[in-house]
Amino acid sequence: MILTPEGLEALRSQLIVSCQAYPGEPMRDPRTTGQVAASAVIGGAAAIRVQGLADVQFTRAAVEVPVIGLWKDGHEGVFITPTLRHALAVANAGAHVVAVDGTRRARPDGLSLAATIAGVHRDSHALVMADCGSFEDACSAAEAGADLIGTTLAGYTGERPKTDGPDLDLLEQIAAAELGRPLIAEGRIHTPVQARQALDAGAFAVVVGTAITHPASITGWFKGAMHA
Ligand SMILES: CC(=O)N[C@H](C=O)[C@@H](O)[C@H](O)[C@H](O)COP(=O)(O)O
Repeated sequence: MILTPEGLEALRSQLIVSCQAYPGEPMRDPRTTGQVAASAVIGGAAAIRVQGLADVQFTRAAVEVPVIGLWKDGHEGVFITPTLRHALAVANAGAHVVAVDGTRRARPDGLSLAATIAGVHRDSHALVMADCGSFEDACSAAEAGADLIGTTLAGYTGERPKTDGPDLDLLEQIAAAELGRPLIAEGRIHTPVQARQALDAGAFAVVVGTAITHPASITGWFKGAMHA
């Protein structure tokens, strides 16, 4: 299945579940990622977002829904699918959509975001999601040819405060600009009510990660509330 920009319409108002385990964690195993992804699809996830080439491959085999893939390299600066090489590797692993750093920061390979997106479109069938950290990022990512605009990096690049929940103000601002690309709300959506609020703020679809697929964090939330 090749996902086209028109095909994205199937994701309108839907829930996308991000399944990620971090280096050194017990669940850091592509088979586990695939199983968690398949469980999320049973619950109604319309697409899955996963990190790492093996996780993309295992998840493609485990679910029928579109897979958004990324490759995190490092954890500072531009680290979400930072170069065209990373992006094409994610596409070749089978991702329908490649999520890349969509900020205005310099990229390690010296390519612009526009050149990176053009390279993915030229050499693969994948669409590109730009993970943005601000309104300005979103505008320039749309200009650069991104197929989807995400608020993934809001609160992580210094341009926006790290809100407790989703950055609803940013979502409203980007939605009002009518950039003509699906706007994906992502980042710190921890409750069903917040997911609904993200849609109401103008999001086309909503990504939830930690609150569904990261038991260590969720356990910590309960424990913290009990001992506050
Ligand atoms: C900033 C960054 O590195 N975000 C990553 C992007 O893929 C993931 O660590 C997040 O879990 C994902 O964005 C979903 O967000 P949340 O887990 O808050 O629902």
